[in-house]
Amino acid sequence: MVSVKYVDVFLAILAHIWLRNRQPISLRRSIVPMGLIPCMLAYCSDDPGVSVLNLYLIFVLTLLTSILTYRISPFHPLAQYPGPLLCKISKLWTAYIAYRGKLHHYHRMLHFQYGPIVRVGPNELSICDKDFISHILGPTGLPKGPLWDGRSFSSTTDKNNDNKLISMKNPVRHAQLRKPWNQAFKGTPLKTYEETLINEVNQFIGLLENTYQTSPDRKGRINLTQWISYLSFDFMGTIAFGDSFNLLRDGDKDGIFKNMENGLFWPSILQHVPWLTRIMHATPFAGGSIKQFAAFAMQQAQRRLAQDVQKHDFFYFMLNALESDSRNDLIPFIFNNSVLAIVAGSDTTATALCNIIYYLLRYPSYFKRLRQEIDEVFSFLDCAPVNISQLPDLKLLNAIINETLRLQPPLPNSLQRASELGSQGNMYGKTFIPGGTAVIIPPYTLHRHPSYFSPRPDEYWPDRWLIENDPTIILDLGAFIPFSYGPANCAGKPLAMQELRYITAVLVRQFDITFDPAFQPESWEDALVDRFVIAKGPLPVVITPRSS
Ligand code: HEM
Repeated sequence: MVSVKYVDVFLAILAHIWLRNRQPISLRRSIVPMGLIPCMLAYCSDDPGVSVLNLYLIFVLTLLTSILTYRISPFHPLAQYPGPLLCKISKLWTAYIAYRGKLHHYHRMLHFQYGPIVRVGPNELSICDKDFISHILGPTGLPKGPLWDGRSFSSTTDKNNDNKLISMKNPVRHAQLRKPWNQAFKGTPLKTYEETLINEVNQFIGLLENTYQTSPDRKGRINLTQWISYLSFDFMGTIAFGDSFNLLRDGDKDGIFKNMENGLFWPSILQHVPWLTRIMHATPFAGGSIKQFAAFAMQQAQRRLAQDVQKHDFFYFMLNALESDSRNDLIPFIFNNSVLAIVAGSDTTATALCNIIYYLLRYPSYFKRLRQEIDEVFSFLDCAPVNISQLPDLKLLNAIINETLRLQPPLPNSLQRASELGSQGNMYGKTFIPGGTAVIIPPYTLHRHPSYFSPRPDEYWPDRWLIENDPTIILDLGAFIPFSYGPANCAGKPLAMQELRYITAVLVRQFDITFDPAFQPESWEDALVDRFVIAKGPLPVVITPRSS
């Protein structure tokens, strides 16, 4: 009779084949049933020399050996692609690098070493070649990849998953969910948000002036990171829920902002190993911050629903754009979209704004030139108001924003897509990408690649966007993707650009700003870490109202 140990080994190999073909992330449907196999074998066996522990050890070791051998074997579909051994073996390695917050630097280094296509995970490629951008992210590209399973703030069984734009893999459903977003961020709606933006920025300016007035030495010392984060969070609150979160006024007294930032920490790591996210969801005390943030967002959604439907905020336009048969279940719809608007729209914009100001202070000649450009259009002496609709015409302002988004894209690395598991795969020119492979397009690496941005791709040089007809300058707009590309690109880009232009123009026009003398500017870039959105260190500055 065949020993039960051999049966155990055989079943472990079968379990690997099953896992490989399905890649399940649900605990209930994968780890738990597999965990029962050794138990059942021990129960059925009458061999006294075999214990459950024995069978568990054999099962787990065989399973791991089978997985690892296959991943580094020449039979793996990605075997032809170069990459470090640890990446080929397990995404746990990537999760570890992500934990340190510099995955975008690591991937850039891998592209230097291995070329434009690198195997960065057992089933994942990173492609730093602009010709692939439209193939992967474009209208006929691939659906969203497995990272989104791990970024989710709720369990896979959540019945709302079918309403979530950000993690929607089905392209047809994604297009349906995306439609109201596209309507809510163009033309008349966008114009309507201008008033909200102006009011929020006026409050911000008032607070800065007040800090200056009340400082004993007439030097307004502030941590710009915190204030700009509060400003953009308050603004998104007003846009999404019709009322500001009042962080600028009251500070983060209820810990909302802190909960959102802390809540993104684990998803930014576990997104690389989505099955671990399920363990986190199943653990009662884990993910507390994000659960509190979600509860807060739900409260706000309910409050907004109880209010005047005619209030012209984001929801007014979203609801108007919504097909009538989708209106049955408004709370989940509002909840999903408002959480998304806040998470996707506040920290990204704050990161870009902080970086814009940081570079302007590091390179004061650009600060001076920008102020000149703004003054020429909106006379400071005559107190002419900054007109938002004229800002897209300010060439240097736009060059400064682009150069900042080039060097420090707020989503630096993980634009991920993947074809369905078991699908045929795709041929792009001479490159074959097997079905089920996740593909990352890395903006940070593309934006600093000398084939696309040259000379001095690592240097801050906004003039590269202004100089025309100079054959020595390469500026390849096809490789510039801070807002991604294609049908799942940034839905809020028009609003974000409006915010970046207006807040930068107003700050530069109204205030003299310098780094706090105690601050080491070189430390700023080191402190930027990728936590799905970029987490930032303090940016201590001294501000003085210009008129004084
Ligand atoms: C400087 C500011 C911003 C940057 C750099 C940025 C960047 C991005 C990027 C790169 C993506 C695409 C991710 C992918 O392709 O997988 C994205 C998606 C998205 N962004 Fe933004 N974003 C910004 C601001 C905003 C704002 C203000 C909003 C709106 C309130 C917003 C809403 C969204 C939404 C809803 C998506 C998901 C789109 C979809 O799946 O169809 N973003 N953003």
